[in-house]
Amino acid sequence: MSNIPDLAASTDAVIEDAVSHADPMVLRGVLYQLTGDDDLANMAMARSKREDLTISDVESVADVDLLRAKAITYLRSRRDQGATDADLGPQERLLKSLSMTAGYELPEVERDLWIEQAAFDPMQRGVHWSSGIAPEARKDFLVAVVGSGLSGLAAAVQLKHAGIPFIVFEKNAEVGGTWYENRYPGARVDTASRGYSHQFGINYPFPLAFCARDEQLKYFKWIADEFGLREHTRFNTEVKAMTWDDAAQMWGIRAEGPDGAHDVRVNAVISCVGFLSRPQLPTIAGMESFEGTACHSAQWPEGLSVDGKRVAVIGSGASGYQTLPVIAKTAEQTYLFQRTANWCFDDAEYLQPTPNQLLWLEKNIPFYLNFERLRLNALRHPDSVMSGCRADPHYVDDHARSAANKLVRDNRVEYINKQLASRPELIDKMIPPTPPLSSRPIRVDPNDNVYGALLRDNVALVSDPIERITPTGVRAGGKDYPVDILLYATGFKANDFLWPMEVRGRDGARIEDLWAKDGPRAYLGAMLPGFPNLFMSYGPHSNNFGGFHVIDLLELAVQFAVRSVAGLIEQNKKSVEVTADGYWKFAEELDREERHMLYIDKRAQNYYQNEFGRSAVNGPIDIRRMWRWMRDPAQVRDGPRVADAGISPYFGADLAVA
Ligand SMILES: Cc1cc2nc3c(=O)[nH]c(=O)nc-3n(C[C@H](O)[C@H](O)[C@H](O)COP(=O)(O)OP(=O)(O)OC[C@H]3O[C@@H](n4cnc5c(N)ncnc54)[C@H](O)[C@@H]3O)c2cc1C
Repeated sequence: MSNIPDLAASTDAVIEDAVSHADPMVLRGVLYQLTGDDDLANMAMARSKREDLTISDVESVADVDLLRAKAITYLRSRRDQGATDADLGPQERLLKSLSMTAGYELPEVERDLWIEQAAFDPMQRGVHWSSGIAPEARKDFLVAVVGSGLSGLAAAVQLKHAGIPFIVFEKNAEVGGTWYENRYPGARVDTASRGYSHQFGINYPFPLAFCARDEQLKYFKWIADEFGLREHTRFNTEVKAMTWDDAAQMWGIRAEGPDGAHDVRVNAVISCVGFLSRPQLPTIAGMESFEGTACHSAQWPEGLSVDGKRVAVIGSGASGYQTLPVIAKTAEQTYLFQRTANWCFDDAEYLQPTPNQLLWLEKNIPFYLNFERLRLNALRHPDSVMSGCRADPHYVDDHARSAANKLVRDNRVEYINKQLASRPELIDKMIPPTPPLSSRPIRVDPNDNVYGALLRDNVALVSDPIERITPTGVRAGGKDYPVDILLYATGFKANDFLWPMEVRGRDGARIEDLWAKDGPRAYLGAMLPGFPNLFMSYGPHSNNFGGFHVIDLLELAVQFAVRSVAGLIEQNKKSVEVTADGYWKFAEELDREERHMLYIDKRAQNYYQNEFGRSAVNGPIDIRRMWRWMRDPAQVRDGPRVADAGISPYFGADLAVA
């Protein structure tokens, strides 16, 4: 960021060049908010349909030019007046300005939600103590955070901000979770990095649109340093067991670190252990006999090079497809062992660096980052994304589950046909048997992707079932494939929430028993009956569909946990717990919504479905409802009241407080 000049030091040419890179919709909303210029509001817009959402866009080149000219005038004048701190402008204008960036009218009833999403106050998801709470009241309430990935960092920041004492236990040597562990070649986020950052990290200058692993990990390290979290963290220390002591109303934590056992008693626990952090290895005969290097994608040995090596990639999910093109570039030979093909979606920005001009806009146009963030969220509006992920019960087709789903499929099949035109024998093997969007969509670069890799002379697709691993490679379809490196890109134990920790609640209650009926569930993805003061972030039902990015839901879960703890402190209470009734009411709501979701398609083979044919990981409830409930757990049914951010109404009918 240091090489990006301040506005005060920028020439007209620098300003003009930067503005030419601005997203017109972002520019339109932010300029309107800053200036109130009605020309911006009155522009003619082109309208298009995305599922159930009609979205408008700046229509003509002339309008884009007008927008840019106005931005340049504004910026020059701001520079010439000394570029002092800018005021956000009238609050009453905000919903209209944000709507102008979204491309559709954001309803008044959702005003707080969308303003919150734009993160004007990056610490708004923290605790806002009511007056009269002395700092001493907080100091006796100790919270344990388990894990320091994206969720654990969020919990630590919010607890620190609230002045509540906490300890973070982290089994790894560094923060970052997923992004610390996954260092396989080509590992990269498939959510735009600017949408995959915390609200309090909004100012971080991401150097790529979709950061590769190293760059995304730098962001997490930056959070740990910027907010002073390392001194609260016990690294290389794994929590093995947690036991609730009802008499003391406390959790006893047993952890193991390099210095031996840690036995700690805390008032509450925020579990941030993720569900994509425990590798799932396949069971294939002969695995132990392999004499080369074998690893899971999340355990890629530091420094392992594929240069000139023969590599087997086993698995064709997101990690397998992501790594193949990168490995193929320097390996002597690569084999992709694929049981089921997956749907890929090309995105021109996927491998692109952030242009300096965009970094300049983010640095120098006041609140540009906020409107940019809002735009990223708004483009994922539930009326468009969720509708696209729902099946139409009346639609009949062998391959798709709704008319919209069919369009997506046709479009993707055409893309695969084009990509593999020179090798038609690969096309059928690369067209997935499942409807698109019934499993995790894989984002790819339009040109540098799994299909392009399969066209290389040194890459072969093997779709015969694997018979066994031999000391020298893989045997499939009666043929031996000799390799030096075996990469198991076979996913995670996604359905084993909290595993392998031993968690015992009130009267020795076992989570395994609670979940025996049909797999893991959690009230709002965060709480379990019989397990007081235990909160989860990235718990069951945390993969949401549209409206928010996953990180937004995780920040909400953390907000729910930290505000609940603050509620206990404020009310001088010891414990809070969801009632069994509340837990099952929420479960019913989940089941009701899930019936329509594409991911329940019987053909889908992915971690979305558990052995009971439902999903423990996905959240089918519209994120706007989840937002209301998680902000105000007192209101578990979809009531008319949008709660304010006050602290008092936390404990309602579904939550028992003692
Ligand atoms: C390869 C890959 C790519 C992904 N890409 C995206 C993406 O682009 N967009 C997106 O939204 N999501 C993506 N995800 C999902 C991703 O897991 C979440 O977005 C997010 O990282 C979850 O953060 P978390 O902190 O909740 O969990 P994690 O990142 O999994 O962190 C959990 C932390 O808890 C620690 N821990 C676990 N158990 C214990 C214990 N018993 N004691 C102490 N510490 C413990 C772990 O060491 C780890 O540091 C991806 C996942 C994977 C695996």
